[in-house]
Amino acid sequence: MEIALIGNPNTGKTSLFNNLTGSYEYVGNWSGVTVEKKVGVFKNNKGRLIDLPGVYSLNPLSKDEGVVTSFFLKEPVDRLLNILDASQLERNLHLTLQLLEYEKPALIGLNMVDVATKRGIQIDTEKLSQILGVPVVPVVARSGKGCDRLIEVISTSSNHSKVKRHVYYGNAVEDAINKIGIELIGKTDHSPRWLAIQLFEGNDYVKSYLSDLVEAHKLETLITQLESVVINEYNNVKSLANYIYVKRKEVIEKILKASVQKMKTSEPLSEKIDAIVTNRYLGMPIFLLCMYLMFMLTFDWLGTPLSDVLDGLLTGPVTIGFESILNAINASDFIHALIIEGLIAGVGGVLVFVPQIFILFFFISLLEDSGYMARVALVMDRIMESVGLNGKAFIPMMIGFGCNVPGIMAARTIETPRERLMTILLTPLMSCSARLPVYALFVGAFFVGHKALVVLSLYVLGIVVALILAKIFTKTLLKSETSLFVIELPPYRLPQVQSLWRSTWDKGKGFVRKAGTFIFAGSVFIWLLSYAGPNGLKVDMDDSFLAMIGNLFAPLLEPIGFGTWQAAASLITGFLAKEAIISTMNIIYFVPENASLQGLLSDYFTPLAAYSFMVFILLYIPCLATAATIYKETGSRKWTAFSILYALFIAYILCLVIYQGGKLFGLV
Ligand SMILES: Nc1nc2c(ncn2[C@@H]2O[C@H](COP(=O)(O)OP(=O)(O)OP(=O)(O)O)[C@@H](O)[C@H]2O)c(=O)[nH]1
Ligand SMILES: [Mg+2]
Repeated sequence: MEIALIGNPNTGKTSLFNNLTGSYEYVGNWSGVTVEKKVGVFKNNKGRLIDLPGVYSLNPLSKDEGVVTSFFLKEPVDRLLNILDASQLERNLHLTLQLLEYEKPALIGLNMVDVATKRGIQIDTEKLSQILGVPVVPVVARSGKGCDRLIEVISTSSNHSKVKRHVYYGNAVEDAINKIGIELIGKTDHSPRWLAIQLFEGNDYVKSYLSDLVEAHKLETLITQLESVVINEYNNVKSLANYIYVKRKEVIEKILKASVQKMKTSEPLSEKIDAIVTNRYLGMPIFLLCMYLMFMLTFDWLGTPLSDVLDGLLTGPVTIGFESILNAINASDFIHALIIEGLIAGVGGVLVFVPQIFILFFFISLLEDSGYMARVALVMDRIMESVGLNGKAFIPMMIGFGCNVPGIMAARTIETPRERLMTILLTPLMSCSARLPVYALFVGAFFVGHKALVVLSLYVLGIVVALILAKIFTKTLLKSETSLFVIELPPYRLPQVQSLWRSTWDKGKGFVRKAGTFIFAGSVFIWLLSYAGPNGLKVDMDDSFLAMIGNLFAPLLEPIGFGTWQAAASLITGFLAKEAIISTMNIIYFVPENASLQGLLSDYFTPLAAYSFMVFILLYIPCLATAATIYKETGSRKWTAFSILYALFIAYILCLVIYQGGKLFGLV
């Protein structure tokens, strides 16, 4: 048994999917969280459940919506599970009617009944089920309420559809549907009625599907004639697609009248909050203040003290413990150095930042789940528009603060290819969590009194550079008009502790896992390079292979403030993963016991050079995983190479300005 979850964006499909399959896919309170198909197995092992991106209709506008239409056309599925947001039935039912026209067995999960009840909306599910001719099960996907019943209905209801026509589109359209039906006899497994109606709505995917089965000009003539008939007949109808929409709307109104009772209407608190946080003048300062608080918590109040505790454990008991084990088993010098100076320094040096990373992820999850993120997109819209993008492009960028990879994936929800490409190219400039350890180390060493402010300045710099580049790209490489900005403002939702923790953990575990695998292997390799040189093993580090490689690039970095082989070598490993920068530095600047890396850094960097170094790390190159994602999403080697090269160029120029300019102004 295979069941597909379909519904409008942000109606809780993925929440339900997670609940029914026990998986943990990305959930968030805005439209367009899920951007690709995900398959899971029901907890009772009775079949597979497929999660899809949310769509308002089967006529796709953007790439993630296209996933759903292709799915409908290409992949046979036994049954559809249509998820409706009970508090937004009127809008949700447009899709439901299209799904019922698809004439596959379907059932409805009426989600968010908790929200609906709170807003005084009462739905007679029996009645609704009776009218629509399919089972309707009320659920609360977030808490799992009603899920058992849903499973029960899924396994007991029949796998055969009872075709029930809900919308009668009028004689002219119905005739045309029949004509197409005759053409399609024996040629397709899909419902001809569904194909015809989708075609009339202007669905390009269906059009190209049909073009293999029916002569294109026949369809064209049919549509043109039909369109003129309906426009002539109804004077408030603008197009055939619009006519179909209107007809569905009439039916929906009837359905609602028979099955829904509404007590209250508006939701004043949400509007009051919006009036403040999206205010023309206050919106931006509020957003910056939120970020500032986040960094205060990460670097001053909570994160750093916790990291210090971890660091103490690592350089103290953990190292001592390993030392005594190594001594007890009479380990060779090589093994001893590999474990203490390579692995503990390299992997431990990254793990120390776990508390800070988790605090950051907690904040990002809060941003995502509360509904504030969509508001920030709205606040940014005015600026984004002036550089040829729109506010929606800011959502992938904000997700990029956690990790650039999902950020770039999130750009699939952007409708126009040009803006999507631009967002993909610019998202790597957002400071991801892997860059955070570098900041933590350097602000701790050089900017003790202003840690949060300095880090905030880096994040803002990333955004500003992205905006300036967007403007430049719009004027040169990617010319065209900005598209219309349409964004859903989701209702504010008080995030649940449990789901917040799960999404924080889900993001954070990647960091921990990477430390245990990639950074582990990397640390061994880097350490070997630092341990061996042309003259054999156990060389002075300045004569190691690592120093040789670093020295190749060091002169280039001299003008921007950090022309040492150590900095160069760290930057090279940073292309593999940004966390590797920290582990490399820990290995290179290995300091036994009491002395700290932070203290040592001041021998190699001035504060100005340190700032320049952080800016370089912020901008210089997308990491390997990000570059691979850019390639996957753009399908173009040229743009992938471009994304790497332009970033290097911009980083260098900007650091040159910062370092040389700073020196001119007498900064050190
Ligand atoms: N109050 C309430 N909130 C819910 C319920 N189900 C989901 N949510 C919240 O609704 C938001 C959207 O949930 P998702 O599961 O990501 O929705 P989706 O339909 O997969 O969204 P897209 O992937 O964007 O189409 C999240 O903030 C959930 O925590 C529910 O039954 N009640
Ligand atoms: Mg989803």
